[in-house]
Amino acid sequence: MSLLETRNLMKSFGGIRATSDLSLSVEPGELHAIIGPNGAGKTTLITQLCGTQAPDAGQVLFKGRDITALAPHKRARLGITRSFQITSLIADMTVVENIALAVQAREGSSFRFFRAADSIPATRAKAMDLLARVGLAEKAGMVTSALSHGEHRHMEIAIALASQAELMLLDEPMAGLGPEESARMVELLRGLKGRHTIVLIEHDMDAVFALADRISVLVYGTIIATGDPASIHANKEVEAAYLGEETHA
Ligand SMILES: Nc1ncnc2c1ncn2[C@@H]1O[C@H](COP(=O)(O)OP(=O)(O)OP(=O)(O)O)[C@@H](O)[C@H]1O
Repeated sequence: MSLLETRNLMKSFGGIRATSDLSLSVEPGELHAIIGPNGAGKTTLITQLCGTQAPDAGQVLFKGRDITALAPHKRARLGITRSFQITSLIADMTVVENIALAVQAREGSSFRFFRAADSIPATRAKAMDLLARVGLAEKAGMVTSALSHGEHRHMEIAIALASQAELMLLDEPMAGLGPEESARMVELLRGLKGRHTIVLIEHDMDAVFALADRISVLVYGTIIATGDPASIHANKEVEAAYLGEETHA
């Protein structure tokens, strides 16, 4: 059974069809990239997967269960986490405090709210483990605002990992990163592959082709092709969709 499935999703804004009869399946453990020209409907799709926007028609299924009408926080509880478009970092807290808060949120220990999250040894230890996984252990004690944009993005991954999500929806993790920071993010995501199911929305084609098990190409709200990187690379319809965009760039 697919971990996530959409069936004939439809979403319009006025006269614009942002999602048009979109059917997609994401298999357990795969890194499935969604690519497409600007305005193709990638973000609109993600919002319907995480529940912040409701489709006009169609269904979203998670492990075979229809979650189309489920609120975002309930989807999060089922194991669906979205990262990046909405930042959840608190700038004047230390790096480890931010991650410890996410660990604490996952463990539902809100009764400890008035105690600093990282003062609880088990929580702090988990937060430190997560920081080590994203390569930020040495920055644990620094104030978050002192870190670079790329490091903030690594922190976002640590927060997504803290939620122990079964399905991570990553919305443009490379946006705004320089070449070196992008390369580090690619390595980090490569390390997560197989252990987590990931839906990756990304404009950086080098990153997409380096990481994806499968790629779905979205054009005018609908998927025109799904396949492994080699088959997408060789697909004439996909090339035509991107050539159109490059001429405008
Ligand atoms: N809230 C909204 N109101 C009106 N139109 C919208 C809204 N959200 C998206 N759209 C339109 O729907 C279409 C798809 O937008 P969406 O942001 O999902 O595309 P995208 O593939 O994520 O684009 P980009 O790559 O530029 O981020 C676009 O034409 C956009 O203008």
